[in-house]
Amino acid sequence: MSAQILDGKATAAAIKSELTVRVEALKARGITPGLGTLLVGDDPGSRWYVNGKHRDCAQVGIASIQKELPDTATQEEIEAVVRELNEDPACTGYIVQLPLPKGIDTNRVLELMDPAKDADGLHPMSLGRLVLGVEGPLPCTPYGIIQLLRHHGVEINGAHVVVVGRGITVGRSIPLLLTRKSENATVTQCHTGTRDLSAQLKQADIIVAAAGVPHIIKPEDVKPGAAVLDVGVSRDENGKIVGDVHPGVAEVAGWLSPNPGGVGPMTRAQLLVNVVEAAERAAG
Ligand SMILES: Nc1nc2c(c(=O)[nH]1)N[C@@H](CN(C=O)c1ccc(C(=O)N[C@@H](CCC(=O)O)C(=O)O)cc1)CN2
Repeated sequence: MSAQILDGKATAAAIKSELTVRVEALKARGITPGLGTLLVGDDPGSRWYVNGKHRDCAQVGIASIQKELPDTATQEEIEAVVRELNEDPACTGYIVQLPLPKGIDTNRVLELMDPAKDADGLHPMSLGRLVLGVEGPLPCTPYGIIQLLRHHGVEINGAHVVVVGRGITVGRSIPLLLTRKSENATVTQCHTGTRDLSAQLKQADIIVAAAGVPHIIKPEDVKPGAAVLDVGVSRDENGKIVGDVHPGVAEVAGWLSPNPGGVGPMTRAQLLVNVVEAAERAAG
């Protein structure tokens, strides 16, 4: 294996250790940041992610508020819990774990959230702020990826980044972050309608693979030395994670994020950053 590892676990640990100091400073002012989560249904993956978020909170001193509804919950029942979290002074930031069950209007739920408590950076107001270049919470996985690249010294400025996927949590928003002046990358966004994905990938200095299609990124499509971020999470018949990146890419890439252990821990670390920043903003 020639690629160097983009170590999400170690980078997230460093971010969490810095956050502990900021949480202590808030507590010294009488403010305890609190993360709320709303989990609807009993998808084991979603439950694992939500539990992980609360374990992280305990590590850095953030309080936890856990709300759950069965997968039979109606739109109105979900919206009622969102209103509760909006009103709860102990909850300084919260997330609605996605995906929501079929038949639920996700956009309506997200729009109902108090934008000042949006810990995911997925509220329309937060995404609008990102488009306008106004400060606000940043989407967790996209910003986690940027932090991971920065931490390892991978040059983003001037890089050609090919993003594969256009989902709400990653693909749709990461080009907005990467093309800011502070990152200064050139981005090509690919998706299921892209005619020749292989030709696009071959041009990339950095590949963000967020298609959710196992091994869609093949070694022969990667420019030698490129940085490859494996965001996709599919499961094999034994429940083991299968990423979007073929294992053979490790022989060609210059940098590779493991999966698990790469982008996932960074998503969780960025969520904590957003909760602490929301508490800091609320405290003035
Ligand atoms: N409201 C949101 N919902 C979802 C988001 C999101 O950012 N906000 N993203 C994904 C799931 N996700 C966060 O919720 C998430 C995914 C993966 C990980 C993680 O730490 N993964 C571990 C491996 C976990 C395993 O073994 O299954 C890793 O990569 O090392 C954390 C959070 C969809 N929903």
